[in-house]
Amino acid sequence: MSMESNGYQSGFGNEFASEALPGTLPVGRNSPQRVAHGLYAEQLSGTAFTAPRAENRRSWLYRIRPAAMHGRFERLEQPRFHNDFGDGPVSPDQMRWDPLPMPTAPADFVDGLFTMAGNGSPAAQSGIGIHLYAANRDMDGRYFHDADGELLILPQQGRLHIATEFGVLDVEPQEIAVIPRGVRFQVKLPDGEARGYVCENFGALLRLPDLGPIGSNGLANPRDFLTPNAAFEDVEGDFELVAKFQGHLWRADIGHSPLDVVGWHGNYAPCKYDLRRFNTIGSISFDHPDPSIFLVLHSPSDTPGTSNLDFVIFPPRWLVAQDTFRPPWFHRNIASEFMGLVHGAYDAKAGGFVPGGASLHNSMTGHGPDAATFEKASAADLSKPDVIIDTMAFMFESRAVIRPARQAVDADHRQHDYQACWAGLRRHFSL
Ligand SMILES: O=C(O)Cc1cc(O)ccc1O
Ligand SMILES: [Fe+2]
Repeated sequence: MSMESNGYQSGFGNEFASEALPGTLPVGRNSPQRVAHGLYAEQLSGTAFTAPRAENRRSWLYRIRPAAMHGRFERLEQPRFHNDFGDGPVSPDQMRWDPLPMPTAPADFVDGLFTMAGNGSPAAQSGIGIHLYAANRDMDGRYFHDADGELLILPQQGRLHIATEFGVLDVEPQEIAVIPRGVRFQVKLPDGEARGYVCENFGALLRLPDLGPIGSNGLANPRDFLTPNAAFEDVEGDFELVAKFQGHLWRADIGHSPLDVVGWHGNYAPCKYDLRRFNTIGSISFDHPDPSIFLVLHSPSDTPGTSNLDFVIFPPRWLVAQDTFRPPWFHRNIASEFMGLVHGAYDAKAGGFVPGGASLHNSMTGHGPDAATFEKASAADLSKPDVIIDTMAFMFESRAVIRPARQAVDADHRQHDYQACWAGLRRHFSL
C-alpha cells in the first residue's frame, strides 16, 4: 500500500494551508478545544519560537494521533550512515569516486545510506553531512525522521515516492526534494532500484538567495517549488519508527502510521523542485563567472555571504563568451567543494566524472579542467556559440573543510588515480 499524491501547492516557504478532509483546519485559531474529525493539534517548530518573523518557520498539524505515541527508542546499527567526520589529519588531496555500487542484499532508503563526508555537527547546529544512497527495496512498515538536519535529496537513478506527514513528493532524477528536520517520511522506489545524493544540513534552513543586481526574477524562481497537499494514511500494524538523533540511528516500535496528518497549515513543510526549471544566467560578453551565479538554495552562516552550505547546479546552457576560456577555470577556493553528477557529462571533465560519481576539492586545493578539456577549450572556435546539453552536475559548497569519512577514503569505488587527470597538462611557457 502506498499513500497517493494529492497534488502540490506552489511557492517557497509560503504560509501554506491544506486539508485532505474538508473542514479539518480550524478557522481563526490553531488549537481549538476540540479539533474537527476528532483530530489532535500539534505544532512542529523548525526555528526558535522567537526567531525573527522573516526566518520563523513552523507548521500546525492536525492528526489522528500525536507524534509522542510510540515505543521506547533503542539504538539501531547502520554503521555506514553517520556524522563521524573525525578530528584528526585530513588529506588536502583532490578525491574522486565512481558511483556507489547498488546493494547486493535487500536495502531500503535508510539501509542504503552511505556517508561520504561532512563538517560541523548536529550538536553545533552547523555544518553538513554528505551521503549517497543506493537502495533496492521500499521502506516497508518503516518510517524515518532526521532530527539532526533538513535533508536535501537528489535522485540520480530511479524515482522516489516520498510519503511524508505533509503529503507526498514524487521525485525523479533532475528534481530535488527538501525534507525539513524532524518530518517523518517513508520512501518507496517505483523503479525498484534507486541511487542518489543527500545533503544533511545541520545549520540554518535552506533558503533562496537574494538576487542583488539580477533583479526580481531568475535563478530558481519561487513558484517552481512545490509543497504537497495534505494526504494521510490511517493504518495500524507492527511498524518501526527510525530516528536519526545526534549522529546515530535509533528505532522504536510504533503501532500506527505516523503519516496520519489530515490537514496542516504553516511555512515549515517539505518541497520539491525541478532543476530543469532553473533560469541559468551567465556571461554574454567575456569570462566564465564565479559559480555562485548557479546558486539554487543556501544555508547562511553567521558571516554574511559566507555559507554553511551553497547548493549550486551546472545545468544545460549556452557558452558564448568571447576571448574566453569557456569551461570552469583552474582555481583554489577558501570554501570546500563536493560535487556530484546527476545526468550526462560535466564541462570541466572529459572523462572519469560519471553520473552517480562524486568529487571533493577541499579548501585551497588546486583543481580545474582536466588536460583533455583544457586542450580542447584552448583551441575552440569562439566565433560560434557552444551549447551544453545533457548535463546536470551540482556542488555542495561549504565554508568549512569537508572531511571525507573513513569509509569513503578507503572505498573500493574511490579513484586513486584521480590526480592523473591533470598530469597531461603540457608546459606551454615560452619567453
Ligand atoms: O568544477 C568545479 O570546481 C566547480 C566550479 C565550476 C565553475 O563553473 C566555476 C568554479 C568552480 O569551482
Ligand atoms: Fe571548483
